[in-house]
Amino acid sequence: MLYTLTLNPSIDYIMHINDVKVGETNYANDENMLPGGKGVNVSRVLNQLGVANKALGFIGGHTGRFIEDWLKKEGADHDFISVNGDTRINVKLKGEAETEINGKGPIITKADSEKLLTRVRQLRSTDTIILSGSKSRGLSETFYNQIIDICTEQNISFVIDTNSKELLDILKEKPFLVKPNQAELGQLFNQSIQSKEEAIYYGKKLQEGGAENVIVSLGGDGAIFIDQNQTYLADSPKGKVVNTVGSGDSMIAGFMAGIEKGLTKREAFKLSVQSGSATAFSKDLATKEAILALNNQVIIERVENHEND
Ligand SMILES: Nc1ncnc2c1ncn2[C@@H]1O[C@H](COP(=O)(O)OP(=O)(O)O)[C@@H](O)[C@H]1O
Ligand SMILES: O=P(O)(O)OC[C@H]1O[C@](O)(COP(=O)(O)O)[C@@H](O)[C@@H]1O
Repeated sequence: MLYTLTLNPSIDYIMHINDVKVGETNYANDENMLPGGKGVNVSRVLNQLGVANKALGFIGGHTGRFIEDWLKKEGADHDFISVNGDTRINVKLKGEAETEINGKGPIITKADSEKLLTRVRQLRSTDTIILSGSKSRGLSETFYNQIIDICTEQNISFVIDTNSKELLDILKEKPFLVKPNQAELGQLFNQSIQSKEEAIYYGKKLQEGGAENVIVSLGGDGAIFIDQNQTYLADSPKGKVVNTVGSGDSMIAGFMAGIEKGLTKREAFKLSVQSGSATAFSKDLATKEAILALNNQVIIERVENHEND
């Protein structure tokens, strides 16, 4: 069974606006409110793809109820820990450029963080947990490490999507998948990554450091997949970009759905790119139909075979 963990979920308040003028009153052309937070997004797309999963994390207040109600309406399973304080609202301004203002979210007490660790201890060695997004206030800096220690002790497979440098240290615990985007990969190595060759070079360092599978997403320029044996490259399908919020999360869902369904890694990577781009072309996260509609538009090219490295 797959689990997702979102320590700091959000309502994503998406406002479409032509031009934001700082210091003035601005009016949106259109707006919508969606459940958000990286693991919540992964869960919703897994659900679209028909893969059983449960969303874990901390949720609070009327904003938290909005997320729970939405997931319930979609039939997405969840088991959040209720906390005091309101789940955050993240404002996404979609204009010529995309500007995001993410909230801080509630402060998590020691008692609630212990409850979550207890919940993770209940997972079994056949389970995989997808750890995504920033940590809430109140949690220790090493909270992900504490969860990963439980995973290691209990032989639970984990995926981690965090843009913090702790990722480099976590690699030795052998995550099943990591998925930095181009900028995040650069930040990990204090580099500005300018080409696919550079992205492959640094992506390989994550694989060599211990990650079983690495996807480096390159926005509209596609994505790279690296494991011990192969490096694959995919271009992004072309389409009208509506809202890229959650594209990266959708990629993780697509890859993990492919693995759960017994696809090859090449096919799972293809489903991952389809899922990311289908979300970029949608107002909300991608539906199954939108993902499958891109089936003929993603070509996977093998750029390296390192079986004999
Ligand atoms: N402009 C775009 N056109 C087509 N697909 C896109 C576009 N932007 C993002 N995507 C899809 O979403 C994936 C993830 O996007 P990216 O911006 O790299 O990740 P993140 O959302 O984590 O920052 C890309 O690999 C691609 O499949
Ligand atoms: O936990 P963080 O890093 O603040 O990110 C939260 C934000 O990331 C998202 O999950 C989107 O992530 P991606 O666009 O990287 O897929 C939003 O739903 C949410 O507002």
